Amino acid sequence: MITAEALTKNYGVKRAVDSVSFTVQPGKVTGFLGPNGAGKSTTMRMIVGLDRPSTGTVTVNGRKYGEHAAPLREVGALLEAKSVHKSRSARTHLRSLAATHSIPNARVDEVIELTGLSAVATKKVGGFSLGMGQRLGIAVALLGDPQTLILDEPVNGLDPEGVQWVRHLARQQAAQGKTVFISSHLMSEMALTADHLIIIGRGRIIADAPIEQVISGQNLPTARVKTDDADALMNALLGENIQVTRLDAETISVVGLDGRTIAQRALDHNILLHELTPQQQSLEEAYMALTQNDVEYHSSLGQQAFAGTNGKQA
Ligand SMILES: Nc1ncnc2c1ncn2[C@@H]1O[C@H](COP(=O)(O)OP(=O)(O)OP(=O)(O)O)[C@@H](O)[C@H]1O
Repeated sequence: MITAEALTKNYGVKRAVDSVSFTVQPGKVTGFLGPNGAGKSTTMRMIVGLDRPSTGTVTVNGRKYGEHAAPLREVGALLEAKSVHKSRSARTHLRSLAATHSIPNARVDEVIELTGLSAVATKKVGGFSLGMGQRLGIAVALLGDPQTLILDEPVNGLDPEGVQWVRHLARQQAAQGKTVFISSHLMSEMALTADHLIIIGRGRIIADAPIEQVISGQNLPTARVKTDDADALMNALLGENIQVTRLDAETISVVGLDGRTIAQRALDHNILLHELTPQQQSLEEAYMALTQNDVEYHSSLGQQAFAGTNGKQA
């Protein structure tokens, strides 16, 4: 279990993490979501002692990371920008880490096999692709067969097979009773992987709940609409707390308006609808609604074109 209490990190005048308190429970996959710069990596780095909290505490199974006798066996972490000797092979890198924790070489071979690195185990790490580097990072995280796994953007750079593999790995580890904490920007993938979500925005917790509750908690009416004049319909539907997303040339998704209101607005603007289907809100839509006031880095294109929406354009 990971326990954060009033955890805060300041970088100069910038407060990256602002008094967050949460627990990450064993036996579940907990997704850690938030816009760019929200504080996810900083929080994860504090969990494994790579950053010192300005105030507050974070522990893993009741102890600070550095207080564990064999941290690799307790917590496995994939974090950005791991330092790796580029001239070493993947196997040598893993063996040297294993040696510091009295982990047998047989376990190194096991994680190489598990992470699909067998064919490149003797190749120099410096020549690895982004995806192979991610697999090696995950191999390092798994090396000590830790009770707690922390993965920062693990599917970054992975091919579809790799993405699916990370999902199965996370589910499998949680099923074994382990604590699994994963950050990601891939909502569709998170929806398939996580049991519980912690959402952070501008350093503060916005939501901490089971995934179904995060989705239904927004409880906003959602519909998919087809029309020959999607641009005109999008303009007709714009408004506060309404998200309009272009799905293809003639299809848009609307969150925040019921079917009758959408039909009435279309009628008022003389726009023909040829399909209007109520939808179950997706995690992505719930996430966009939750974080819309906490996004620090907007694209100017999205803002100008569809202020108040999540503005995906054809
Ligand atoms: N070493 C640092 N020095 C100064 N500011 C930092 C440092 N590390 C992070 N920050 C700032 O702290 C804030 C949180 O950054 P962090 O990397 O934790 O966000 P994140 O949620 O992981 O973002 P992303 O999704 O883009 O990876 C950002 O505003 C970032 O610019």
